Amino acid sequence: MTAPAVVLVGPPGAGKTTVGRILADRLGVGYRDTDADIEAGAGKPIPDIFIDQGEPHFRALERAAVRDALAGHDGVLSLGGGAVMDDGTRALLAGMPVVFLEVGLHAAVHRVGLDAPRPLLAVNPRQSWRELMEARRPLYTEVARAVVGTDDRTPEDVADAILDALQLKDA
Ligand SMILES: Nc1ncnc2c1ncn2[C@@H]1O[C@H](COP(=O)(O)OP(=O)(O)O)[C@@H](O)[C@H]1O
Ligand SMILES: O=C(O)C1=C[C@@H](OP(=O)(O)O)[C@@H](O)[C@H](O)C1
Ligand SMILES: [Mg+2]
Repeated sequence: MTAPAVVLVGPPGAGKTTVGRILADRLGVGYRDTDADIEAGAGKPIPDIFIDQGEPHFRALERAAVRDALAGHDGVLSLGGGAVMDDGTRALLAGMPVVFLEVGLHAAVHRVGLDAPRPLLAVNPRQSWRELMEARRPLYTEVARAVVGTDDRTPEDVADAILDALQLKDA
C-alpha cells in the first residue's frame, strides 16, 4: 500500500495542477491529477460529464478516483477544487499530507475567470467563485495539514513554500 507524498486541495485557480507538476519535478516523483484520471475513465472532458450526467455523478466518479489515487500513487496528487464537498472523499483524506493552496478572489478570477473548462464558474465567475469559497473554506481547512498562500507568488515559489510547510526539504 502506497500513499502520496503531497495532496493538493484548494479552489479553482489556486494552482493545484500547475504547482503539483513543479513540485513532483522537485521531489523527483510522479504527478497525478484526479481530474485527468476522471476524464480518461469517462472518455470525455469534465464539462461534458457535468452536462450529460450532472454534478452528483461527477462527485461519485471523483470519490472513486481519489480512492484509487490515494492507494496507488506515491508522488504528488492534485484534486479538483470541489473534491472536498463530498463527505466520503473528505473521509479518505484523513491522515494524508494535504496542503490547502489559498488564493484570493482577485487572483483566482484573473487566473481562471474566463477559462471555459470550469463549468461551475462559467456564468458569473466572480460571484460563483465567492460562493464556492464560502461553502468550501471550512472544508479545505478541515482536511489540510498545512495552508499555503499563492497570491503574489510564482508557481515555483509556491512549490518551495509547500516543501517548507511539510518539512520536505532535504528529506
Ligand atoms: N502562483 C501562480 N501565479 C500566477 N498564475 C498562476 C499561479 N498558479 C497557477 N497559475 C495559473 O492559473 C491558471 C490555473 O492554474 P491551475 O494549476 O489549473 O489551477 P487549479 O488546478 O488549482 O484550478 C493557469 O493558467 C496557471 O498557469
Ligand atoms: O471546483 C470545482 O468544483 C471543480 C474544479 C475543477 O478542478 P480545478 O480546481 O483543478 O479547476 C474540476 O474538478 C471541475 O471542473 C469541478
Ligand atoms: Mg486543476
